Amino acid sequence: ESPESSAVSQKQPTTADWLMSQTRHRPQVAIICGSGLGMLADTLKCQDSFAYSDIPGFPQSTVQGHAGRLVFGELKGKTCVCMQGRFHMYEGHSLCKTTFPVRVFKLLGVETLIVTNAAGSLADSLQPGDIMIIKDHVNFPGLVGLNPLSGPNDDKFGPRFPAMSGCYDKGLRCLALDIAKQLGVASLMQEGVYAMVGGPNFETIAEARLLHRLGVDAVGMSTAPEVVVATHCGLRVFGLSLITNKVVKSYEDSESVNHEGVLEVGRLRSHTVQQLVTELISRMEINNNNTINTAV
Ligand SMILES: O=P(O)(O)O[C@@H]1C[C@H](O)[C@@H](CO)O1
Ligand code: HPA
Repeated sequence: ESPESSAVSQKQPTTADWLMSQTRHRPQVAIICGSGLGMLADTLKCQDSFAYSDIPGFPQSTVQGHAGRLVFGELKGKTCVCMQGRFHMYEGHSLCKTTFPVRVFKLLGVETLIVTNAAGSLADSLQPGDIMIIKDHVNFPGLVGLNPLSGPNDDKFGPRFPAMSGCYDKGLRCLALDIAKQLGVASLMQEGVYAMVGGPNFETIAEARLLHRLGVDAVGMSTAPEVVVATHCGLRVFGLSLITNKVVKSYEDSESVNHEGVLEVGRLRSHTVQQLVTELISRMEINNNNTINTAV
């Protein structure tokens, strides 16, 4: 992956420069929308939007429920950029491509990254429609060396061996729980551990039982690589999993999960997720000193 990661990282400044020449927005917050959660972009005011296919260097979305648009705009006094559609490893993208936008966001001056995803629940306390605040993750591809930071380290972005403890900001997690109470949706929300698996197939029953025993609360096919790259370059991260299904853990259970059902729960909960993210952005503090010098 090294030659490719170098080629990909050379494109990021070009992409960032192109975007800055096309929009006057200078985002402080970036949002990555999970499956069925693209409506988060609709809340942005004074929008400038770009199809991924029109942005130099940008990968393309191939998954239903991921529109493939980058939307800039204002939300409650903060400038935001929103990815309507993310990139997954199972689409055939290398990990440095799936995380390409995160470094572009850093180059645009973004300070805080909000990641959202659709996930299946393993914890008995999490039901479809619930919203899990991600407290920590298990990056299964990362544990076996499939890591977007593999290859030569780009010291401009961060250190060779970045710490990942505390990668989901505690202050933002507390703020989100507070907001949930205010909005009257606290009963839908709890913190938990997200695990990324490679996909695209959903889990076997034996895999589901294994994940449950390991202490995983929700499982999905994204997010962890984005968070690794964001933490490496010093972005503050907040993550939400919308629980779209229970992962089947019993051989007696005849139900099975499908992507349509995942998207449907996204549609049903879109308003609540939107309210939470809007309030969080409104109430978060921004430092505004997050630019890095890429002129070597
Ligand atoms: O982009 P996310 O992680 O929300 O997408 C989840 C995982 C798969 O891509 C898909 C399965 O329905 O939804
Ligand atoms: N497993 C993996 N990814 C998912 C699931 C699941 O059950 N639901 C939504 N994304």
